[in-house]
Parts: sequence; C-alpha cells; structure tokens
Amino acid sequence: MAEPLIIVNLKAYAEGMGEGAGIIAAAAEEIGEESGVTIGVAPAYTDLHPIAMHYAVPVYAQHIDGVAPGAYTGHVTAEQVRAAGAFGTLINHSERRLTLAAIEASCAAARKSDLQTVICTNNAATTAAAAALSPDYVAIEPPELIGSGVSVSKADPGIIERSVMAAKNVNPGVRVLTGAGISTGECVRIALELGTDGVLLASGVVKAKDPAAVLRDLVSLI
Ligand SMILES: O=C[C@H](O)COP(=O)(O)O
Repeated sequence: MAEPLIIVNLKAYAEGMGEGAGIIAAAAEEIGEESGVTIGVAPAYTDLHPIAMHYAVPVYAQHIDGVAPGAYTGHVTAEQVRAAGAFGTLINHSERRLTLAAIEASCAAARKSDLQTVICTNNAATTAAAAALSPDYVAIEPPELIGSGVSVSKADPGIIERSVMAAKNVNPGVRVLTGAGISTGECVRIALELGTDGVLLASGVVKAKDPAAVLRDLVSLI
C-alpha cells in the first residue's frame, strides 16, 4: 500500500477561510511532520496562494474547469491553481458535480499542469467510471453521510469495499480514498483496513474547536 494520505477539505466553511485556513494548515504541517503521514488541505481559491506560500503541506484546489487559458469568464483553470501553488485538485466533489465529459476534461487539464488528481465519486459504479480516467486517486463519499458526523467507515463499510474492488478491477494503479463523517483515528484505521489509501474529510477538522487535536487523533492508529 502507498503511504496513507489525509486531505482536509475546507469547503466554504467560515472557520476554514483566511486565518482559519492558516490555523488548519499549520496543524496539518505539524502533525504531518510528527507522524510521517501526508496531510493535505483544500482551501478556498482565495486562500490557495497564501497557504501554499506559508505551509509545507500539499495544497489542493477544490475544483478546476477543464478549459485551456482563454475567454472563459468565471472559470478556474489548472494553470491558474498551479501558478497559485496548488499541488493537486479535487474533481467532481459531491458539492461540485460535473458531467462525465467535464470530469475527463478537468482530469486531462490537471494532468497537463502536473496537478495530482482526486476524482470524487458517490458509489462503486461511478468509482469504476472514474478509475477508467486514470486519476491518481478516486475518493468515494456517500453523499447522505457527508457532513453528518456519521462515519462512512462505520455506517457503510460495504461501499468502501465495493469501491476499492471496482477501482482495482478497472485500473489497479488508481489509489482510493474515502470520506464522509470521518472524525477519529478509528474511522481512519477501518478505512485503511478496508483497502483504501487514506481519507478525505472536512467538518470533523474544520469545525472542531481544536483542529490539531483531531488531526493528531486521526493519525494515531495508522
Ligand atoms: O470533502 C470532504 C467530504 O465531503 C466529507 O465531508 P465531511 O467530513 O464533513 O463529512
């Protein structure tokens, strides 16, 4: 198995913007160094550059559009987020769904700009389709559990197992993350035991009183 990866998605949470993004990125850097686990953050576009400049953590965009630089008002290109310091990008997050054609275009654009690609999916079938596009990671997240505080690891381990199998059957080179309701080291341990390579989470860290304490717990059983 590859080194586990934890990505903290700051979404558009007020607690995860500006100073809050810095606090979480600093905690990710500290606990990442302490534990040896890679902990990335996916801040708002407006925080991408400052976070990438000041913290030694992989920084992910939350979305990119699959268009080349040009006349695309309101779009965000792979080149732009790469220039802002992004290491990778989420694609097709449950809160930013795309068509299959747009997922492919975003993935191709990201690859062209040397961005690591994480395609989010909602079940085993879409995981298989995403894996066929050869991203670096697919991230299976049952939408009904996102932000619920109920962990996918405990509430729906079957979807993780089926998705790991679907991804490996289609493309053994693709690594698998899971997310939705993840908030403890036990959730992470179960996810890894079910064959994933890490987790994608948000509210458990972003809305915590002490994000560093949650991150320390998340890596404690790896
Ligand atoms: O990107 C993260 C996922 O949507 C999970 O969110 P959550 O950890 O708040 O459930």
